[in-house]
Amino acid sequence: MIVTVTYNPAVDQTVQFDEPMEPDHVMRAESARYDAGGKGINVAQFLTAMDKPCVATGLAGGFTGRFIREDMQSGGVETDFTEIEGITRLNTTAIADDEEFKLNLSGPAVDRGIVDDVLERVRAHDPDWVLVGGSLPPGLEIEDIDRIATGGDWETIVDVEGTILKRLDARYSMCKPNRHELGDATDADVSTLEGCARAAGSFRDQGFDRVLASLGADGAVLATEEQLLYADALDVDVVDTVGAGDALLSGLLAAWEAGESNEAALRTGVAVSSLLVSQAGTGIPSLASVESLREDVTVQTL
Ligand SMILES: Nc1ncnc2c1ncn2[C@@H]1O[C@H](COP(=O)(O)OP(=O)(O)O)[C@@H](O)[C@H]1O
Ligand SMILES: O=P(O)(O)OC[C@H]1O[C@](O)(COP(=O)(O)O)[C@@H](O)[C@@H]1O
Repeated sequence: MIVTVTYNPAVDQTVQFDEPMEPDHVMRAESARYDAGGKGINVAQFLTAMDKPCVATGLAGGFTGRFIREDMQSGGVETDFTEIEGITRLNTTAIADDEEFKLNLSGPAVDRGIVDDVLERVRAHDPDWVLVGGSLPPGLEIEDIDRIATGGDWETIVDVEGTILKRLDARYSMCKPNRHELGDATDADVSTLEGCARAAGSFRDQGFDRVLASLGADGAVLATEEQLLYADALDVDVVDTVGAGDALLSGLLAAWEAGESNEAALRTGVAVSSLLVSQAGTGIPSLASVESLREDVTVQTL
């Protein structure tokens, strides 16, 4: 069973405009959509949609925190959040004339003592896997990620920005940097696929059993002790890419949970992320076509 930890969740607001973004001009949109978001929260929602047992933990507060709890519970996702005094952030994605603008807040300040409560909740669910994902709200430190990884007898996956990844001390089962984060974490040249694959492979030595590097429209690389695999992205009509990395990771974890190979897991991850980028926002895409879509994904050994 997987428990996710999101220290800094968000309500994801997605707004689409029919014109380019312009300064000093009132931009008007017909509607907006609101999704419970944040890396661990997205993964918990996608895994639940794929019938994989999962609980979302982390910090939530205020009216946005209430929205996240209610939205997830109405979608059948098990939650066990620690209540905070501040108001959970609202992150906005504006899509204007095919350009994507991501406006993320730092989040409400929290006291580090609250991590004890999060850890207790994680332990209570006796997970096999724990995913710690997303940014840290003001008040928390990098050690608060390591505390989760060393807090019990489980395997930990981490999805945080590159500058944080390279400062973690604990041992992790996997990390999931995107291209930019992989560059920040390794200081390597990630401008080519070969450079990314090399960087992902060698970053394993920094305390990660596996590295799943997502490369946007260029696909994804999975580096394990035995294999270096590359999967092409699928050619789909992209609406926005927010949540794409979370969808990739969820598909991969769901396939591993089902006992599938690394190749099959990478295929499933790419299929789920392709469905996610084809819709607006970070809501759960219709997953009925994952099975057929994953047959279209090419995986090669590098
Ligand atoms: N423009 C795109 N076209 C097709 N697939 C995409 C595109 N952007 C992302 N994806 C899919 O989503 C996955 C994760 O995307 P990426 O942008 O690297 O993650 P993150 O959201 O963490 O930055 C990719 O590996 C790919 O399968
Ligand atoms: O915690 P951060 O790094 O600000 O990211 C939070 C945002 O990332 C998301 O989890 C999406 O992440 P990905 O695009 O990396 O999959 C959004 O739901 C959320 O608003």
